[in-house]
Amino acid sequence: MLQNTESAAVEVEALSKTFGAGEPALKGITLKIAAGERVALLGASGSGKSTLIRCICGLETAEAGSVRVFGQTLQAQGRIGRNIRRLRRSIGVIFQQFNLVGRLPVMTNVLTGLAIEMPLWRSMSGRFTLAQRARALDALDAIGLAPQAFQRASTLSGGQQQRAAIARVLVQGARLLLADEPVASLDPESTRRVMDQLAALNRDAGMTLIVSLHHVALARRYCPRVIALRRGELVYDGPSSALTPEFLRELYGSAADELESDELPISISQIPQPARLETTPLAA
Ligand SMILES: Nc1ncnc2c1ncn2[C@@H]1O[C@H](COP(=O)(O)OP(=O)(O)OP(=O)(O)O)[C@@H](O)[C@H]1O
Repeated sequence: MLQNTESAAVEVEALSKTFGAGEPALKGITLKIAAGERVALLGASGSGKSTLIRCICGLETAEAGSVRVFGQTLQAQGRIGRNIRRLRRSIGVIFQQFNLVGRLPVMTNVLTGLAIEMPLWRSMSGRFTLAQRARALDALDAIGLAPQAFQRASTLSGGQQQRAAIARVLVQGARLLLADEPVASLDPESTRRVMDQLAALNRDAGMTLIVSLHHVALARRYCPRVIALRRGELVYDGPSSALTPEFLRELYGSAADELESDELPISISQIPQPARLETTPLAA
């Protein structure tokens, strides 16, 4: 468990968020995640996982509480911190819906991971250096997509698109990766590959990983620690191994079925080790 602020990748303190006049989406969430941890964010639909992730990367402001990333204030009491631009460079985000530009080549999509550290005009005009292109190609190679580098992103399968999104985070050189239901719309084989590659980013490149999932089976298999939400409240923070079906039922009642349904026939031993991934940020 975390001992001091220096080793914290993420510190969330009493974070509350309400959209309009509805029920609060987050109710006083407090948590700490150490650098290098691999954490699953678990919860039924509408429990607040996406809202928490969006608050941690600054896409959403909460009306109360604070978020610190690598010791710096990202937001506090509804205000985004002054260092947000610099902080965002260190945060990679992957969404369920890939967020690639379909008409652009895969390579160009991956290169946009560098846009955050370049002048807008240069990234918009596609003026990437040879070194940057080589780095993007390396990232695509590491995740097995080099042959598709010059295809339009829209021609890739869902799993391939998600892996291209992972390559983009690699090129960005992020230190914290937030993945918001990255496998929710993928078939079991693609789910395995994407989860393996996320795990490799954590294991080999030392990226802190927070991944929101619907399936407790995936959380157990890939993440030593689980943070579980229910209707905006943090109801569990501890080892994933402790999430037995009985305990889940205690936490979630009948909603446990949504999380427990184990329709992902995952056998890690059948899967080749993912390529070693590295994240050296590029000089622009
Ligand atoms: N932009 C928004 N405007 C209004 N309400 C929102 C908005 N985003 C989220 N909510 C509400 O906040 C609550 C939490 O939603 P959130 O998307 O964070 O949950 P989730 O656990 O990620 O759900 P899912 O697994 O279905 O994606 C829900 O009641 C949702 O309707």
